[in-house]
Amino acid sequence: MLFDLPGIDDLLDTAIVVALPMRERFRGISVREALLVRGPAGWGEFAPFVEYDDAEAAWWLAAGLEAAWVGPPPARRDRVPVNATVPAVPADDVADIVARFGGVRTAKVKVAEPGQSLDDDLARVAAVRQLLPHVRVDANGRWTVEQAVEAIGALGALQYVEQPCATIDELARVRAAVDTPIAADESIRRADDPLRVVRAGAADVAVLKVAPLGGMRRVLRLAEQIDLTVVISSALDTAVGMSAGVATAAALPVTPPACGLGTGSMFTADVAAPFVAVDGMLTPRVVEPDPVTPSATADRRAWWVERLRRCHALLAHHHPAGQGLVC
Ligand SMILES: O=C(O)CCC(=O)c1ccccc1C(=O)O
Ligand SMILES: [Mg+2]
Repeated sequence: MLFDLPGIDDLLDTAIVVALPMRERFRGISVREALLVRGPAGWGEFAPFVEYDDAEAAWWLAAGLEAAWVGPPPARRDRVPVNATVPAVPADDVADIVARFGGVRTAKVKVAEPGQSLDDDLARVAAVRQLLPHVRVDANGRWTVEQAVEAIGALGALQYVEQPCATIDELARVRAAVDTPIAADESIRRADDPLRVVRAGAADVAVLKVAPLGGMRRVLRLAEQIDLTVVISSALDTAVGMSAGVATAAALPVTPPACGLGTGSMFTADVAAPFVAVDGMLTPRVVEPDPVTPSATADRRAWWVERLRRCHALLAHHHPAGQGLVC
């Protein structure tokens, strides 16, 4: 470890649990909960999605502790480009959503939403194209190879398709069948070995997320080990977690393409002034939660504290995320 694992009582001394309402449902949730802790280097976020098990959630805790106990790596630039994130909304709602993202020129559009059709995706993407020059889509692994090839053919020019199918083998087959670049997200952040998809030659772009991958320095290390284009993206982070994502994008050796770090615009309230792009760019900064941040209910707080205890115990006992933030 870069620092000694703090005791659980040190974490509980400063822990706050927040609940941020969302403007639109996104990946099935309408309220984003997070536990925040303060350490000697500032605030850190622990906000694994509620359905994740403890072994996966422990990586997110390592990332939050790195932020609070070590702080950000040295910056190489003071602005990072971001994309608008367009949820699986009706095409008529696209203009209002894109307008919230502060002068961006790139959008990432969610597609393949359960219960929707390819026509819904085509209409949504067409509406985005009328507004912005660069479009990428994210299927979150929900297409079969055949569906992906058909959809990619129908969608027209895209910067890339993020996680068209669930498995590495399927990504490789889609990549062989189309000219559109393929980006890997879940195949990196939810894999035992985040680089397997890269070694398999199954992707052109690596989407790297600080919290699920165990921290800023581990993401920078992964980025060093691959020669794909790297995009840093949020995990629907509060402004505290976003600060770590923006710092990581600012510390990469080369300026990344538009990053998925604009999702602060998707909350109706954040823990501090949200990261909102100006001319499509975000500036790294330190974030302290405001005292007025919307708190979670007492029973949700108790749930998060128990989860924190369990993940802390994992980090203390042989979990790979605890063996070093740069493992
Ligand atoms: O990349 C972006 O534009 C925003 C982040 C995003 O889409 C996301 C946020 C939370 C969980 C999953 C995802 C995803 O990329 O699938
Ligand atoms: Mg994704």
